Amino acid sequence: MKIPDEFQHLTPYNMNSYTDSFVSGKQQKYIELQYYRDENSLKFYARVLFHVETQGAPGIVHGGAIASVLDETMGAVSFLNKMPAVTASLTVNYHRPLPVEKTVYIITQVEKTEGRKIYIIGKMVDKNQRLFADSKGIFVKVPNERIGL
Ligand SMILES: CCCCC/C=C\C/C=C\C/C=C\C/C=C\CCCC(=O)SCCNC(=O)CCNC(=O)[C@H](O)C(C)(C)COP(=O)(O)OP(=O)(O)OC[C@H]1O[C@@H](n2cnc3c(N)ncnc32)[C@H](O)[C@@H]1OP(=O)(O)O
Repeated sequence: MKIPDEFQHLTPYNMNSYTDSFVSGKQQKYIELQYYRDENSLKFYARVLFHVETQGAPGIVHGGAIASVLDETMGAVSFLNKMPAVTASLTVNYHRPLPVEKTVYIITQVEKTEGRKIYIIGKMVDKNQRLFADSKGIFVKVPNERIGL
C-alpha cells in the first residue's frame, strides 16, 4: 500500500464518536490525530502529528508517546471489528528518531486470532515510506462490561 495516497480512498473515522481517550480524546492538545477505516479489511489507519510538547530528547518524539498512539490504533482494530479486547502485550521497535512536528502515518491490522487472543501488528511511516516504528501486540478479547462498554 502506498502512503499517503492510499489514505485518500479510506473513510475518515468520526473522531467525535468517542472523545474520552487519553490518546485521541477532546483534552488531547499535543497529539493531532485522525483515524481512518477501510471497510473492506481488518485494518485501521491513523495520520498523526506529534507537537513539540511530546518530545523526550530535544526535538525527538518521546518513545512512550509513540507507543501510546500505536497501542490505541492497534486496539481500535479489535473494537471496530466487534471484538472488544485489551492489550496483553505490546512490543515496539523504534527504527529512527521521529522529529516533532512531522506528520506520520500508521497502519494496523489483525494478523491472526487464536481463541481469545488477537495478534495485531502496526507500523508508522512518513510520506516517503520511511519506517519510524513498528509494533506487534497480543490483545485479549474481554466481555464488554469489563471495559465499560
Ligand atoms: C478511540 C478510537 C477507537 C475507536 C473504537 C470505538 C469504540 C470503542 C470504545 C471505547 C474504546 C476506546 C479505545 C480503545 C482502543 C484502544 C485502547 C488501547 C488498549 C489498551 O490500552 S487496554 C489497557 C491496558 N491493558 C490492560 O489493562 C489489560 C490488563 N490485563 C488483563 O485484563 C488480563 O490479564 C487479560 C484480559 C489480558 C487476560 O486475563 P484473563 O483472565 O481474561 O484471561 P487469561 O489469563 O486466561 O488469558 C487469556 C489468553 O490470553 C493469553 N495471555 C494473557 N496475557 C498474555 C500476555 N501478556 N502475553 C501473551 N499472552 C497472554 C493467555 O495465555 C490465554 O491464552 P490461551 O487461551 O491460549 O491459554
